[in-house]
Amino acid sequence: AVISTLDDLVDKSLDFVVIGAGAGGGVIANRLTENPDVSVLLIEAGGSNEGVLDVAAPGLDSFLINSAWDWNFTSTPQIALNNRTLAVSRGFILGGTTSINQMVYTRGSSEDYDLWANITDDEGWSWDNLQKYIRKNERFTPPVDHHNTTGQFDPNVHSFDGIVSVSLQGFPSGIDNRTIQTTSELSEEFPFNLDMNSGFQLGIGWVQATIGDGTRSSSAASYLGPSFISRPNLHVLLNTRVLRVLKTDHQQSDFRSVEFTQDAGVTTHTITASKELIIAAGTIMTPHILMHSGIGDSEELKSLGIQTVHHLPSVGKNLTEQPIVRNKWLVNSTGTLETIARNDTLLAEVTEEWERRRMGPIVDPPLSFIGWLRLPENSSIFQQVVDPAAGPNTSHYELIITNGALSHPAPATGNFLTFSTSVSSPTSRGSISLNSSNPLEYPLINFNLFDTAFDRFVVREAYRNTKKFLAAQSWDGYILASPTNATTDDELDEYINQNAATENHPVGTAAMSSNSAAYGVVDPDLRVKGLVGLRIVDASVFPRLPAAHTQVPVYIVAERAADLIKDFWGI
Ligand SMILES: Cc1cc2nc3c(=O)[nH]c(=O)nc-3n(C[C@H](O)[C@H](O)[C@H](O)COP(=O)(O)OP(=O)(O)OC[C@H]3O[C@@H](n4cnc5c(N)ncnc54)[C@H](O)[C@@H]3O)c2cc1C
Repeated sequence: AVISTLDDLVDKSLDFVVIGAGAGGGVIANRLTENPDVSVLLIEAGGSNEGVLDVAAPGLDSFLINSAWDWNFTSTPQIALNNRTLAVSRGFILGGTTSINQMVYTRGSSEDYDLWANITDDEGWSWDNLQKYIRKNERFTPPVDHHNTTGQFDPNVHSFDGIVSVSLQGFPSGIDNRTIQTTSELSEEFPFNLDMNSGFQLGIGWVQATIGDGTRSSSAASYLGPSFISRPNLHVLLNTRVLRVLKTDHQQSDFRSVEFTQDAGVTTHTITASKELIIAAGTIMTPHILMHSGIGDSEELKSLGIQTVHHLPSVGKNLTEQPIVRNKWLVNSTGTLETIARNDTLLAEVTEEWERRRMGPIVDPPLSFIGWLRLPENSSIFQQVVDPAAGPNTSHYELIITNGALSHPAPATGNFLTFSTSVSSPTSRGSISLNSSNPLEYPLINFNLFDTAFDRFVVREAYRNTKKFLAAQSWDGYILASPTNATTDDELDEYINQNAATENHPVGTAAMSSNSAAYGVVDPDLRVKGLVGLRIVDASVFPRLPAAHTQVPVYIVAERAADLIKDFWGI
């Protein structure tokens, strides 16, 4: 149940304390409390998701960016992008970033997970061995308009009895036919893929999204839904910021205590788990909490006046993100989302339709199709670098095809096809570091985007390929103007420098590695290396970024982590 303060807890002896109620934390809190004898305290910095319209209605998702439900971080100036700083969104609400994300359901390629198994020396992380966790997570449901979905997904690779609802588009978008036609017209270069979640991701296919009954299925709505959050052995403390994890009494390496505040640091409180502390604060805040606790690179900590308790130099390193350019093509149509975005009456009407019947254009996020594609094998870049994709069936770049945008502020004029291009297997690495010894201050987030020639090459080629895609006959008469006149590498680079952003998929800052590796933050069982009682379960543990949107990989990791914890404690 939700509690307001620790005083609400009659029995303060807790088996587990989980920090952060996002994708990872929601799964752990749910699975551990399946056993009524196990008690869990879940601490979340943000507030409740109950009754927040923009969270629940999938098509209103872009209104959540920079809202009260967003941590609203900002990156450091990105050298390769004319020193621009970038907005960094993360969910500040029950459900974490799954309550504010775009809901796209992608697992990545089978090779992504087989690479994890390889890196960690643990076959448990391989695609085949993770299937049972994929199935525990997913509950495929029919789209709200009940259209015939034959040929839009492969039921054989989906689960119909998991927890998070997943569905296909429930309201047709004006570009569906043109997109599908292009995949047959240009089938060599842009093949149709019936189901990008089968393990073989390459090609273009229909978007699957974490939606049920036209409503967002976040970790708050699913794993922490009413029947679970009301469990007497699950205690959820909202609006509570964790500052540090602490050594438990005299035990040198035993970290099972947590320090938190509910009044911006005016008063602090401490609670100790009898079994484990699980940090699930996400890629940005997990290393932040570790470093403020004295767990990190001793030289870096010393320079900030933080006493090192455990020297672990990989904390905060290996930050990996997918850079994206949202290319807007002016189109000859009024049937795009901009028409709704700039007309308050129309927006009120579609919102009312959603509230009354769960129908209409906002039952879906704005994306209709996604493509996962590779550079040709003879690309000149491969003379300089080894192919960084997890394998020959894993993409280098992603295309996201959207029938305009329902955003604030809406463009004053014009209707658009947003055809985003992003690097799905990026090779640049950045870091999370501290600005000061005050745990209430935000960390420094340096993605180091486009540090490598490979990432830049990919995003240029991806843009050039969108032009080929839109030159297909199916788009005749539809496109009025391109987002840029740039054609040469230099011109494209300037366009990229002015327009690239992050895809909001940062991972890897507390990466897992094999037991014998000299680098890494957690072992293959997600325990912090060299410590007792402390585990990490969120996107920060990814050793490599899968060619995917990241919520499903976190769910998969967390489902396995729950079993690892249960096995370890025999519960
Ligand atoms: C705008 C946007 C769109 C996205 N779209 C998609 C998409 O379409 N598909 C997809 O797969 N992925 C998407 N993602 C990414 C995906 O949602 C994340 O990868 C995923 O939610 C990460 O899970 P996590 O458990 O690591 O962290 P989170 O879900 O972020 O959870 C971390 C939780 O910890 C809490 N927390 C942090 N610090 C503290 C602290 N000190 N004390 C207490 N609590 C704390 C946070 O408030 C948060 O609730 C998107 C992300 C964004 C921002």
